[in-house]
Amino acid sequence: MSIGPAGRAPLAVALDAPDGATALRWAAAVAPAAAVLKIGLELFYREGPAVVDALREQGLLAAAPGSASAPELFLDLKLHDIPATVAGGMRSVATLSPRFVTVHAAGGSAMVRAAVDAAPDIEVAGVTVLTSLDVKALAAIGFTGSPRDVVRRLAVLAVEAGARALVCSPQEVRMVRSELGDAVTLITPGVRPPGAQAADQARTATPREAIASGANLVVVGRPITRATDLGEAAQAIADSISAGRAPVGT
Ligand SMILES: O=c1ccn([C@@H]2O[C@H](COP(=O)(O)O)[C@@H](O)[C@H]2O)c(=O)[nH]1
Repeated sequence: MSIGPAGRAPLAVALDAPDGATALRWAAAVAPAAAVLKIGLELFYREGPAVVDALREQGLLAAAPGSASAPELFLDLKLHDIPATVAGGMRSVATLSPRFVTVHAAGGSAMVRAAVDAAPDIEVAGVTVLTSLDVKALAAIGFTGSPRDVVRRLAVLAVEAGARALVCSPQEVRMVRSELGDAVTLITPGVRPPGAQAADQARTATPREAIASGANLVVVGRPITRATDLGEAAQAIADSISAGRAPVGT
């Protein structure tokens, strides 16, 4: 299934806003350029499901996956707990009809499987290695091997447990694609337009590079939400994604 309204560049804008009013303002600015709106910890912990309802009431979010006249919903909640608790969390958020929900692949096979089984209509996206982690940070938390090696292991684990999507950095997209094929949806944060500050992101690439490497959905937050004109910033990134897309059939 394609992502977002027909013809839209596969751009997910991260609405990492401090409150619902700010999120609605940002969403109104970026919705014409975005295929997906991503709600994460900051906004969901503050506003809960009400913010999803408010976005839908204003026509800024599609009602359900596949009925996309507006951007689709991506709940980036990064569930990571015992399988029964994650299953319960998935059942709770399934009432919001998101297209994607993230779980940490490092929670293990049984946990990812529990998420998938609890909400079969939702595309569970396994977060492999956070894009903020470099080789040193990864070693410090006890993972052996390069980020690339760990991404490979966790990507395989998540997909074997039923995840239909994965989150990795744009630097690993080619490797994951060649390992796991075309069926899996690859979502890449850690994306920065040329010259933009990386901030806390360690494994980055430009929107154009991410999409040319084979990403299906490119996530961008602060380079858009901290711009003076959010709509213009989102549209510029969407245009660069469209320019970087491989021609159909290649
Ligand atoms: O590995 C990951 C997983 C999720 N994210 C999320 O993506 C956005 C990125 O925001 P920027 O402002 O463009 O850095 C943010 O919501 C993260 O929670 C990630 O960056 N890396």
